[in-house]
Amino acid sequence: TSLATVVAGCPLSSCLYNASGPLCTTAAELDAVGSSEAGAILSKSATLEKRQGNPSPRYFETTWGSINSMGLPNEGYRYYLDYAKRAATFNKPYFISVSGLGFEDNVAIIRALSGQEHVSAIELNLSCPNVPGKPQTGYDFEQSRVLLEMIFEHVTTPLGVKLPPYFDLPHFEMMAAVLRDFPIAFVTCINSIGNGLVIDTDQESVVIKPKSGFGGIGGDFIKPTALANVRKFYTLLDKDVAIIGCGGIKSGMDVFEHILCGASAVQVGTQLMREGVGCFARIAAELREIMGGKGYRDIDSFKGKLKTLE
Ligand SMILES: CC(C)(C)CCc1c(C(=O)O)[nH]c(=O)[nH]c1=O
Repeated sequence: TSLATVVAGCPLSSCLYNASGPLCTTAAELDAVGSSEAGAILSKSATLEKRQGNPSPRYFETTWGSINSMGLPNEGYRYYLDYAKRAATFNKPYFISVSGLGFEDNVAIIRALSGQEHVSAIELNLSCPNVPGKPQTGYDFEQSRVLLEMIFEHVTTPLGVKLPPYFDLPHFEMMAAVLRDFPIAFVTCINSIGNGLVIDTDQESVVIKPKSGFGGIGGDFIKPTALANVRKFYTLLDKDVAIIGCGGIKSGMDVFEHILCGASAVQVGTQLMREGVGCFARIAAELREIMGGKGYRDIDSFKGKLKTLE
C-alpha cells in the first residue's frame, strides 16, 4: 500500500505537510494546519493519557535550527481521534502519530484508532521509549520487530513508521530487513537527531531544562542525514512503500532534494515552528518555481532520480 493508496480517498492537496511535534498538539493548532496550504494534517505523537510533558524551557531556536526535549506533551489519543471528524472538513488526509509509553500502550491506542472513519493513516513513532536504560525502540531492531508483530495483529488502517536517523550502513540494512516483513504503507525519515547539546555562552549554560540540556536536534544541520536516510530506505524498500522526507526542510529547494532522493511527500518541523503555517504556501510556491525552471510537470518526473557520479 503506497501513500497514494493511503490517501486515495482524500489525496494530498500538496506534497508538504507538518511534522509531528510543532504546532499540532491542540485543535486550534491542527485547524491552522488544516486551513493552510499543507497537504495533510498530522497530530502530535499521542500517548494513552494526556501528558504535560517536560518542564520548560524545553524548546530552543538557534540560527540554524532547534533543540527540544518536550517529553511527549499531548492531549491523549482520544482527543486526536475525536478531532478526526473536524479534520475531515479540511478535505485533506488526517494522520495520527502514536508514541505509547510502552508496547502495550501502543497496541491499545492503535487498536482503538484502527478502522476509525476520517483517520487516513497512523504514524507509529519508533523513537517511542522502551525499557529505561535500553536503546530507543528504533535503535533496537529485535524490539522493533516485536512491536510491529504486536501492532499488525490488530491494525487495518494504513500504518507507517517514523524512524530515528541511522548513521551506520549495516543499521539501514537491519531496519529494512525488519520493515520488509510488514505491510507498512510509508516510512518517515527522520526524527530529530537525538541528544544534541546547545550552549548559551553568555550564561555558560545549556538552553533547555530537561535531561541536563540534551535534546533532539532539528534544522539545517540535519538535512544531509535526513537526505541519506530517505535515499537509503528508498533504495532498500519496495517501491510501494512511500518514503516521507523530514529534516532540514525550509525551502522549495530542500523539498526538491528530498524528492530527488525518493520522497513521495515531505514534512516540515523546525521551519514550521519558526515561520508558522504560512511556510507551506511559500515552500510549495518555491518548489513549483524550481520544477517549472527544470521543465518538470510533476513529482514523478524526478522522484528518486538522484544521479551518482559515473
Ligand atoms: C523523544 C520522545 C519523548 C521519546 C518521543 C517524542 C519526541 C519528542 C518529544 O516529545 O520530546 N521530540 C522529538 O524531537 N521527537 C520525538 O519523537
